[in-house]
Amino acid sequence: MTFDPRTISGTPYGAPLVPPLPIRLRRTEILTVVYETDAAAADALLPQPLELAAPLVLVNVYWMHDAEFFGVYGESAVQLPVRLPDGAPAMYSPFLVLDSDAAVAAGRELYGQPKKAGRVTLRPDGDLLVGRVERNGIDLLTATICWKQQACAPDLLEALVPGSGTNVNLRVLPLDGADVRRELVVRDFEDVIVHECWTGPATVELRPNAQVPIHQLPVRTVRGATHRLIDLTLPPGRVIHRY
Ligand SMILES: CC(=O)CC(=O)O
Repeated sequence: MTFDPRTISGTPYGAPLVPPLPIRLRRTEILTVVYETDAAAADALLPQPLELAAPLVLVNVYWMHDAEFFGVYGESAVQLPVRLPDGAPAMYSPFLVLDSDAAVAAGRELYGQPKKAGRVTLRPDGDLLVGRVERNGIDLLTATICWKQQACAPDLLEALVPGSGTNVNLRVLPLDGADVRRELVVRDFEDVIVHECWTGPATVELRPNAQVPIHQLPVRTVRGATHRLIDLTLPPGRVIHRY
């Protein structure tokens, strides 16, 4: 007995990785370090018509304590502050490494996020919170912040880098034959509840890996950092520009 493909919402049949959105991510722990980099290096990673808003990089290391559908896992996202075609602030993510196959597939298929598989941890080591990102046996990113030294306002990150809850990516969808559709897709964090927000002295260290060349964004000066525990909803993306 064959089945009717019109009843299937995800591909391939029998091995769905991508959830129907929205999904809720509860107790998402995030270490974010903001650092200054070379404007020309950041610019070179951006698709037109996005414009670099500031020569800053946001390094986010997440520990997902309870993500619907995906489970419990580590994720990382390197982001650049940009202006969308309508002038609104957002973050473009050239590099994301994580250790959930479903979250890799969902980010790539639904939002066009260039997610790749790797190992990510975020844990305290004594009085320091340490985020580690590893792929191909190389520790390509280590971020740290002193453990809960100073409570901060929930919107500290947004004040430092406007648009930090909005992500924009270039999605390229294969169509018939060699035909493709190219579009910019925006994803907002919705219904955010901030349980804890801390700031303090922080560091970022990068190591070259040709598969995830974050080292192309050299660390000049750390401008700020937060350690947050939040709940958020991941909604469907919206197309804001077609090529
Ligand atoms: C929370 C995530 O899944 C990462 C992101 O979309 O920026």
